[in-house]
Amino acid sequence: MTTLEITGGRVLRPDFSVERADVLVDQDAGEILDVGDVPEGDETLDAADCLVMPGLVNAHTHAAMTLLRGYADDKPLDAWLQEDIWPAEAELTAADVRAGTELALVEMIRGGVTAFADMYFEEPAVADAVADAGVRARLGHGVVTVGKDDESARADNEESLDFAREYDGYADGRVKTVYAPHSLTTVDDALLAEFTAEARGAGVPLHFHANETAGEVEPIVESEGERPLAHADDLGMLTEDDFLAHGVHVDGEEIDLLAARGTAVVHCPASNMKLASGMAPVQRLREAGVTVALGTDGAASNNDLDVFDELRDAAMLGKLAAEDAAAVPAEAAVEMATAGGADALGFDSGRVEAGANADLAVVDFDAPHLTPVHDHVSHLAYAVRGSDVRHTVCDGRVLMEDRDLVTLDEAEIRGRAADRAADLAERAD
Ligand SMILES: N[C@@H](CCSC[C@H]1O[C@@H](n2cnc3c(=O)[nH]cnc32)[C@H](O)[C@@H]1O)C(=O)O
Ligand SMILES: [Zn+2]
Repeated sequence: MTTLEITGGRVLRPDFSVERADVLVDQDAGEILDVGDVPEGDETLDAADCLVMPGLVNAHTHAAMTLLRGYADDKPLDAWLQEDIWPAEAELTAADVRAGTELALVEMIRGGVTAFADMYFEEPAVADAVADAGVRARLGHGVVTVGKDDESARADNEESLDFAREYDGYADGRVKTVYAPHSLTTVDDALLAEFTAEARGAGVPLHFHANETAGEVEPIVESEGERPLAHADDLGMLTEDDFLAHGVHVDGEEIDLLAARGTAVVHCPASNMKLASGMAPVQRLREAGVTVALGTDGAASNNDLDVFDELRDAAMLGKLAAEDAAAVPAEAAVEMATAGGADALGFDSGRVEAGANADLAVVDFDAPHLTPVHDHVSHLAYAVRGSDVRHTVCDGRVLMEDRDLVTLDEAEIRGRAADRAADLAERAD
């Protein structure tokens, strides 16, 4: 057994207390062995002036959309997708997706993210990027059937399920998969029911967009005579292994339904603000007992993948939505970005405790914007930025040490992504 000792810092515990402690990691098993006064490790990471916390979880993104960062801004969801994003995406190749995903991974590892959920095209290329980078991920091929004939609509669904079956457990088990129908309005109902049933038979969970905009809720209420999540439930789409992105426009009954089914909601506050989609009732969801995670959504609607930014937005927007400054307090925001995300994605991560996955972010508090420290958790919620992360560890392996990436060649990846993005924009023009 090879061990890693993270030494000289403070540790954020699962109960949100902060104590002086070291962390010992079993690098072979990828697990936390001990927290506190631990035996000496084979290797050490210095954590003086730092806080060791669970690695952050970006529970809803389209990683390769980094290539479309700043490509089209200042439009509502429908127009943005149809006029700008989908035409550009029609030109995407597997090599583009690989390049864009690698750029996303550079950004996420720099910001202490150790796990993410992706829904996009060319997912085998995403899985390979994840394998090389060393992070953990829940991946799914996104299905859209609007505008497609029956045969290609079916083929898109099949591709999603085939990918999920084939890649579950990939990258030494760090990759898990989902069936990923884009949303209730962009995938044909009959196919949705059929493939959801097939996914259940194969033990594959679901990840989809739901109740993101008011404009997406109305047509479902009109055609089905019930709210979108009641309809999703009829289609068998809500179980405790599933997670849906957004959940902005949900009513009280839908919140209760989510709580009863155990389906998690991935809140994406920056995307919801930027596309003016609305304010998710995060405080009410949490009070009802729904697992709430956080996602950046794609870099084209955010426009970065900094989960610290996201958790601050979640706290701020949650207060505004509830018209209550006590809503979504600091602890809740940090919890959603760590344990909430890990629970939504089904990873035994998100908590610094013995036996859990050794997925960790070490945050450097030696900075002017983090001085003084009255309360570490307050800083995590309201003052820390992704660039304050000093070391990132996933599955017991050091992915970033002293702000140097270990597994990825940042200069090469940035150059390649910029070239491919320029080329893509030209083709889409
Ligand atoms: N195979 C599908 C691909 C769907 S991937 C998931 C899709 O979600 C899109 N997307 C990104 N952000 C959002 C959002 O906030 N709401 C809805 N869709 C989004 C993204 O651009 C991508 O087209 C196809 O044939 O079109
Ligand atoms: Zn999305």
